[in-house]
Amino acid sequence: MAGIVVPRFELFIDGQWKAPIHGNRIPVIDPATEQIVGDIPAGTSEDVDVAVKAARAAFSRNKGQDWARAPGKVRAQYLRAISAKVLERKEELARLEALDCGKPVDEAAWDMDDVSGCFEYYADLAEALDDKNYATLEIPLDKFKSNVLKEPIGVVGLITPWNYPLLMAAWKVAPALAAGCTAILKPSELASVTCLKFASIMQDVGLPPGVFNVITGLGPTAGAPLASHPGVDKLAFTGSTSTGRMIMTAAAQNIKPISLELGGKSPIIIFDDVDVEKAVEWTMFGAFWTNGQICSATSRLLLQESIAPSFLKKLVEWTESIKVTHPLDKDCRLGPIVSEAQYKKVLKYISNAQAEGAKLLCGGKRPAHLERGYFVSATVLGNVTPSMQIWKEEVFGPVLSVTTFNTEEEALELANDSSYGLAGAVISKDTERCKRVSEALQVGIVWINCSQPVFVQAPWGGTKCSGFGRELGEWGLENYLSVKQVTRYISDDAWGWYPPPSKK
Ligand SMILES: NC(=O)C1=CN([C@@H]2O[C@H](COP(=O)(O)OP(=O)(O)OC[C@H]3O[C@@H](n4cnc5c(N)ncnc54)[C@H](O)[C@@H]3O)[C@@H](O)[C@H]2O)C=CC1
Ligand SMILES: N=C(N)NCCCC(=O)O
Ligand code: NA
Repeated sequence: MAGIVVPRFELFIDGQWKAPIHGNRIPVIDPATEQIVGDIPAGTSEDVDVAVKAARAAFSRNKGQDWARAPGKVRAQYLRAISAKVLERKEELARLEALDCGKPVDEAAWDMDDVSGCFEYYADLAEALDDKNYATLEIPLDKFKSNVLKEPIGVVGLITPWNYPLLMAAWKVAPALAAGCTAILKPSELASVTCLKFASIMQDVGLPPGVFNVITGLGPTAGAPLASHPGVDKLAFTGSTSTGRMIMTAAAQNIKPISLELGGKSPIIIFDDVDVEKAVEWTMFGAFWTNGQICSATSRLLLQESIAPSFLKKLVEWTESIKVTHPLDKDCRLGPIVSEAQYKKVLKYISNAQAEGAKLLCGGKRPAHLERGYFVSATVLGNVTPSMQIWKEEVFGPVLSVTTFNTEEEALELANDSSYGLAGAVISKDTERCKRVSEALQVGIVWINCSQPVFVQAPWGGTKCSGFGRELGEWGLENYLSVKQVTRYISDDAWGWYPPPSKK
């Protein structure tokens, strides 16, 4: 793509750029053109080991005074500087992100605002930590005093996906650094460029060496050694359920805490009292934003029977008008799938669905005006039944499956009949009904009269096979803090449990 060059980076370890010990690199592919546009270093277990040592040294350097035990106020200054630099480089970061993962550049620019906002938010929380620490507990014996100390958990391993490459990293890095942890980030091999670029921001703001490290590389050869490294005190992961299972298994060997944000197959329930135009647009946004590659995508549409025909007509008409182009083109609203493998997987899901009896209402293939690239037009599949693969499994592409219901009870039963439990949306003018539905959905995130907007203040995470633990908000910070009680005996009296030995 004219005007954008992917910079060449090495691994970022201990505040320096280091070539991977084995010297290998992984190509960066522009999914819109299928061309190689750069490469990233392929780290391995040896590099992970060096990074973990650097992070450990940074954690305890100068008895922790430089970072882990520094006042939250001090760490907040770095976080604010990072936030400002991200904004300053927003355009370049957004363009690199769009090129690398295929999301429309306007969406990538939005992500960069969110990245910046996330660092700003956790800067506030880092400052607030100073006052909250040593909170005194109410205890029933006045001979004792008990306080709660919150300490950084230690060295953390952060493994992230390709759909929001820098944002998913920010959701982990910002609270980890706010807490006083030191971190090793392993971004997805399918989109690592902005995370490497981000490391240069860490250098520019003068972050103490070793506090933040980036090891790029493949899952099995760079991610797995990080997940199983005994020198890592906590793991945070966003990605597929199957990889999440492997990470949990690795963490179990070392008894390390983890947070897992995994896949989803989230429902959007639309009742017959809605304003159809508005409901159709939220339905599209919930399924096609970020090319449909969102863990929380509301990719199962449950439509109340009475409005189904008119709703679907509008939905298909509008969906067919979505602008599909190179993600760096102006006003692009749907870009390519991230990689060839994912592209093939998405097409396979669509053909399987048709073979099982689903009806292709629109999309289903690369649009005619594009000769190459991993593009799949926004796809709507009607006549989907709960036993079909397309209703049960996460596609991770712009594919919406539709079914209908008659009663609220029926809608909830269909919505909750899933192995996943990340998010759900309900659209209706009846506020009481929306409240009932939000309470009945077995998920971690509910949207009422919208789908997908995320606020850094609100907890993010799921139930069932969508994982556990919550990112963002104050919950996001707690992930990286360890809680210690300090209980003091403050009485002058002897304890007096054992009678003193009798003096002969
Ligand atoms: N919940 C979410 O946000 C995401 C869900 N997915 C789902 O996963 C499917 C496959 O995408 P992938 O890129 O293969 O996701 P993945 O779950 O394999 O990749 C996520 C991260 O885990 C790393 N990883 C892979 N194997 C690992 C291992 N054994 N140990 C440690 N780290 C490992 C990867 O390198 C990457 O950094 C998608 O089609 C989608 O259904 C993918 C990305 C994000
Ligand atoms: N930025 C927004 N709105 N959503 C991010 C969703 C992240 C995910 O797929 O895990
Ligand atoms: Na890429």
